Amino acid sequence: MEDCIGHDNGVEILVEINMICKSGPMKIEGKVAIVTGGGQGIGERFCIALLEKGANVVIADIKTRQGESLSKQFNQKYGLNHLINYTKSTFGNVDILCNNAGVPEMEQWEKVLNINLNSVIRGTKLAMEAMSTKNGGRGGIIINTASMGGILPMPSGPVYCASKFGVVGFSRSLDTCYESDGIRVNAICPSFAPTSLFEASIDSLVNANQHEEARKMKAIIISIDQVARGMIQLVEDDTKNGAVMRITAAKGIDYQPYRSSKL
Ligand SMILES: NC(=O)C1=CN([C@@H]2O[C@H](COP(=O)(O)OP(=O)(O)OC[C@H]3O[C@@H](n4cnc5c(N)ncnc54)[C@H](O)[C@@H]3O)[C@@H](O)[C@H]2O)C=CC1
Ligand SMILES: CCCCC/C=C\C=C\C(=O)C/C=C\C/C=C\CCCC(=O)O
Repeated sequence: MEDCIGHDNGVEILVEINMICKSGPMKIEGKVAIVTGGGQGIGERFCIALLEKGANVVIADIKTRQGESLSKQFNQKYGLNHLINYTKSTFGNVDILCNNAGVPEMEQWEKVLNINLNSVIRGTKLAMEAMSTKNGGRGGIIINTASMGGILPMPSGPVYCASKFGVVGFSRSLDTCYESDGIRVNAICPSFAPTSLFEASIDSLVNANQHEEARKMKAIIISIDQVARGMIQLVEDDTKNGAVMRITAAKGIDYQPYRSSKL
């Protein structure tokens, strides 16, 4: 089954929704989670962390073969009895949405904004309709993967940085939805983590002779496990609605201080 979470210059980016996995008991047990960009990297680790807590996880990724192969592995490991394709009706039951899919800085800068920001907004709006207690839903949590580049400037990736500042501002602005709709919204801001996206960016810096920049990035690397731990912390802790979580080599998991957003 295909659905669309992004547009690239008017061309729809079709996302194959690969599977639903089921696993054993815990606090998040039985909840339905959707992880965009769940086919590899941080998203894959999010899926594993949620499965280990007993959630049912839908992987939404444009790399469908990756998603299918992962779903097979997960099904073996976590004891899935059956495979259920994602449908709009499944979305009706969603409890946790991780808007995580993203791309690095590239020449087609509109694509960066479309995937990194517009798709987060679109996904959030769709999930909110389905989750809202106002519409008879049971509430939920939306975690938007931003970046430390959503808090600090990134001279080597200005459009990427703008997209992530957008995700942070958008997520923070929805902190009133908990009271009105029963939906918590958070942004999670990892520093550099060893994934394909990161490696590709290091390669382009090296190719552009920006060795010093590449060296600095590699020196402050965090693990994708840390990012997944942060995500689980946000899902389980209902006192952190609206907060912007940082994950850095220097301080581990903490929160970005902001003055109150209330007028
Ligand atoms: N790796 C890093 O250093 C950091 C990454 N991030 C963010 O974390 C998120 C995940 O990135 P990584 O795991 O590092 O990258 P990755 O490249 O390893 O994984 C990204 C996944 O998103 C998927 N994807 C891309 N466009 C899509 C679309 N239109 N629809 C559905 N899926 C799509 C890709 O197929 C891929 O499986 C991104 O939003 C990224 O900006 C944030 C901070 C640091
Ligand atoms: C060259 C542009 C690369 C863009 C994509 C590659 C990797 C993405 C990583 C991020 O999302 C950015 C993470 C951090 C950048 C911002 C500040 C770095 C300092 C953070 C710290 O104190 O650890």
